[in-house]
Amino acid sequence: MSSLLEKVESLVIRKGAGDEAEVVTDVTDPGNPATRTQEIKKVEEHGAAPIVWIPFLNRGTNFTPEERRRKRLEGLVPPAVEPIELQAERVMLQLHDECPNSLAKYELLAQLAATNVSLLYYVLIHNLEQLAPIVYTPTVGEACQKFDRIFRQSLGMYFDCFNQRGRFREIMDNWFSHSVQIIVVTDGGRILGLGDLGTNGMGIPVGKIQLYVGVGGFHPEHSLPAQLDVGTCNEELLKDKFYLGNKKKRLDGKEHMAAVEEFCMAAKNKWPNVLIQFEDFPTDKAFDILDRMRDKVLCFNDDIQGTGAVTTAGFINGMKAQHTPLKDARIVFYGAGSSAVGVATMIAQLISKETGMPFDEAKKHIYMMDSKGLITTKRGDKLPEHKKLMAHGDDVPVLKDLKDVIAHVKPHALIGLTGAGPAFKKEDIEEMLKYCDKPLIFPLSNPSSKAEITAEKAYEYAHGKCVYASGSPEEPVKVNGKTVKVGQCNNFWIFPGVGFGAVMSKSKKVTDEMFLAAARALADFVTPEQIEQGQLYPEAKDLRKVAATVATAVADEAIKQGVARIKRPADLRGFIEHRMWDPEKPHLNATTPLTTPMTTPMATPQGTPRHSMDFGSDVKFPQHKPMS
Ligand SMILES: NC(=O)C1=CN([C@@H]2O[C@H](COP(=O)(O)OP(=O)(O)OC[C@H]3O[C@@H](n4cnc5c(N)ncnc54)[C@H](O)[C@@H]3O)[C@@H](O)[C@H]2O)C=CC1
Ligand SMILES: CC(=O)C(=O)O
Ligand SMILES: [Mg+2]
Repeated sequence: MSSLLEKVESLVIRKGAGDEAEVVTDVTDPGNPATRTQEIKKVEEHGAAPIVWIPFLNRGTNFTPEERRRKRLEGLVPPAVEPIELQAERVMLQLHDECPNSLAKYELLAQLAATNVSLLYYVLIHNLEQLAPIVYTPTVGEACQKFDRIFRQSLGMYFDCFNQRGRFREIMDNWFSHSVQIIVVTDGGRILGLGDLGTNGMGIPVGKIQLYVGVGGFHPEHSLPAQLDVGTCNEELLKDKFYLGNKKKRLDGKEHMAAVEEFCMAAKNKWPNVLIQFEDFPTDKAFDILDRMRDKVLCFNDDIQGTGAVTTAGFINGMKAQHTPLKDARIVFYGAGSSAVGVATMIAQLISKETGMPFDEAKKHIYMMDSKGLITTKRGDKLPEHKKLMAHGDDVPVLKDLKDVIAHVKPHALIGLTGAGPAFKKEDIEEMLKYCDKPLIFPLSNPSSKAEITAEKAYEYAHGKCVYASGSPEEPVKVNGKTVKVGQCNNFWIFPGVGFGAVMSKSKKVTDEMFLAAARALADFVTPEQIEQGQLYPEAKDLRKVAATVATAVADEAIKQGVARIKRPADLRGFIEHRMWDPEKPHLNATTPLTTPMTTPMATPQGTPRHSMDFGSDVKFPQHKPMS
């Protein structure tokens, strides 16, 4: 089956043959609309244009002379015929020599996304370590803050929840692709640690989709960044004349949920096998949305579940580096929002599974703090549902200060997910060292300005004796005279592979077990020698390889659990890799139909899952009352 774009391409080629072109009046009068040719009128009506103006088809100077003749591109591109390597070299040269800062690099890559998609991904895939920090955190954070100022070309879809409710399905028909497999959607309510950025949040779905393609292997044509415009309570944006969304206060409660639900059901109706990733929804909505939608559409929440898996992987390796048995591990969370609760839940699941202790016992190893201090049911305030799950009771005193909490808990790991900026002080790290030789210190808030500590300070305060990773990338640091690469604990290790594995296995849902399989696969990617040296995560240059590994593990788990709708291929890894889109072969791989025949769900999973889990219904993510 050829892709829609291939069909468009052939349509454009036929039109390009000139048989329908007819000059209707005096072409020397450009001001007269009637001077336009019938063909251009058709282009305006139907959206077809010379393929050098269609970013998903354009290859610029890479078109061969034969293609230029056949596609009637002669005269539309410069005479030079260039291999994609040379085109990429030009982009990289411009990035290095002409872009004064990271935001300028972001803008250059955004321009490429709007003009030559294959080249964008060629450049990205071949320079992942260098460019992930541009299209993604930390630069994407700055880009979102200034999104309405730097805006040129829309790279996704907007759904206006004030003026278009009831019409989302119809509006989806305006998207060019009939076969969207992955959507990243936000309402802009909590963009990284930068708060409510309204429709400026669109930079996040765009960045995540670029990793879904460049890392995960989805075809660009199968991928859609989406923004729900539910308004904003950001006063600066409400006053900003360039702001691109409705200048209205955010929708809340039932109205908000109804808009999200309409979006999800419309997407499922339009693209029945699509996977929806919820991204950067505010915590007071994130859990409810996941609860409500997870059985209705194929979906997951990246901040809760993706972050859960990536941090669990680092935790597994961190405890190995310390030689701390999981049954003894104690963890302090600084922050108790969607991401922290997602991580805490998954780590408790892991401890429960690995040690055999009940989940309710395992969760006692976890101590969570919010802006009011250590979370207990006895603290005297009304806890929201998501904080109740991990709250301690009478077993802990009322403590407000991080150092006091560390002194009480004597933790092996300190995980920061507040979005509040520098908060881990020298005295906190020194306190940790009293109880643990090599404490795990994870300041995971993004972007870099919101991290709880830097690598330089953490290693300095710990005298080089800690295992460390941060949410955003950091430059290497000197530790006891040696240069050490800084690990990155970011859900970008997880979501591309989880999404690809789930979609390629035609999974009916994305289960908690699939996320745990992803976490283990990521942890196993790091060698025991690397772990011993304190390296808990792979290097960003290996993102694509890791995604293939994670996708394979996720598909494997889906097949074992009986939620996949493919038969197990003889070579599952090969099956996954073969489907990963490659910009050097733009029309191959993921666009080709799956060769493994569809089956009805298997009655019994094949074999016993390596990490089979039955946590029981009491240990799922916090349940909320359904909307009445
Ligand atoms: N590294 C990664 O892969 C990921 C990182 N994050 C980052 O995590 C951060 C938080 O995200 P969410 O959990 O969704 O946000 P959230 O707003 O739901 O949660 C923030 C939590 O931190 C607490 N908090 C805020 N200031 C505090 C302070 N000064 N002291 C103690 N507690 C404080 C709040 O009470 C709340 O419990 C963001 O910066 C985000 O970028 C989120 C997802 C993935
Ligand atoms: C990485 C990510 O998803 C966040 O900071 O929200
Ligand atoms: Mg996020």
